Amino acid sequence: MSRAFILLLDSFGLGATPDADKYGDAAANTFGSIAAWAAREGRPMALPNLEKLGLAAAAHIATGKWAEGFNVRDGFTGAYGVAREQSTGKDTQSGHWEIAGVPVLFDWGYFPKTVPSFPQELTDKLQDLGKLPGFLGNCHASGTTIINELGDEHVATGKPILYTSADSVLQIAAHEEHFGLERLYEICEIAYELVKPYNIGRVIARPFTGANGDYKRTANRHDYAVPPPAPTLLDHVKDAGGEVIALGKISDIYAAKGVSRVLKGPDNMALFDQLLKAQDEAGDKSLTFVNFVDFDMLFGHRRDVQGYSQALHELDARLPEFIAKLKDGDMVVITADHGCDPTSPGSDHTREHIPMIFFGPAVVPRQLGISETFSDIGQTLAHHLGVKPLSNGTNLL
Ligand SMILES: O=P(O)(O)O[C@H]1O[C@H](CO)[C@@H](O)[C@H]1O
Ligand SMILES: [Mn+2]
Ligand SMILES: [Mn+2]
Repeated sequence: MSRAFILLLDSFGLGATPDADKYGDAAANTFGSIAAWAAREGRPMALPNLEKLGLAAAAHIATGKWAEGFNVRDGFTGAYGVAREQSTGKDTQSGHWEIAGVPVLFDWGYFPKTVPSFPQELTDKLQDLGKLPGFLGNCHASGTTIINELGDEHVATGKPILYTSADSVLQIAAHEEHFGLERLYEICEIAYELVKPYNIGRVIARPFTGANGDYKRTANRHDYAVPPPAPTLLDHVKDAGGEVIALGKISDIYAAKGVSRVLKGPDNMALFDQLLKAQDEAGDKSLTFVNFVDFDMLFGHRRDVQGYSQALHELDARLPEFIAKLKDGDMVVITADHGCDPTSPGSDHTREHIPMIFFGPAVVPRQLGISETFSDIGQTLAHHLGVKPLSNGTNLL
């Protein structure tokens, strides 16, 4: 029996790649910056389980430096390395698809950092088809900031808040009760069709609630993502008769392609519980794929260093539960999709190496070095599962 598990820590980069300067990210290092911050605070990080698997050693491959507070130099139990991205984007879809064997070799469309950010032809059509009184925002923004800036006006006028980021996204925020959740979803479905000529990766519904300048997003976010342009590891596993268990936002990211079953959870720890459940249920040739989104959504984009650090400690503390239940023939990889250094300026992702830490009963510990594509991860798992090889990437084990 062979099974594969991908534990993806959304935005957990291990240091800038050689091309990071093109993205304004030459100094970015999500892991290293958090570790340095913690050491300065007098409370060095301690991630003993990740460290033993080879996390800090992988980061050392990427940067030539040891993250502060990490002192283990040998005796690692994982096969560890880092990977650089072949896709030009530093967004979630590019990262995930490339891991699964499909790098994004075309250019996504992006909306410019101007106000208005969206082409008038697009907003005119959306206003018409959605029977809307107009829009607020129409700019680059942090989602949690803009709802508090424009929430009162949105409630008073019924105009949805349109915004974007350095990613290929059009996001629409609206009040769940005043505007209505179903209406927001309908507007997003219309927008999903309208952005097609602009090559945009995702339209995201961002419902929120609250009153009088104090607004909070709800869990009813919904992503309308374009599907990957070619079959991914998920399709290869499913086509070979294996179950693909998608946890958290994985199914949305692959537009449900190649997904057999979806398990959701409101936060990282609930997703960890779901991972343990999937671990009990997954059968031969299965792929269990979890995205721990809090790192990115709650801490990376919000530039919350302490929150990011704490979330890493929480995940590390739970890893032994998962490791204790591994069976012969299980292969696990801990990885990420891009960086989001909480000490970088702005609120966007950062172009970084991602961790590639394989472990499990069948994995012989060793140093893997630097991969030139994230697809080496998917190809290694495809090989392990005995499913059709991916068209991109090299088997590492
Ligand atoms: O600031 P918020 O709304 O969280 O937006 C973030 O979430 C989007 C999708 O993950 C990214 O493109 C980034 O802009
Ligand atoms: Mn991401
Ligand atoms: Mn993000």
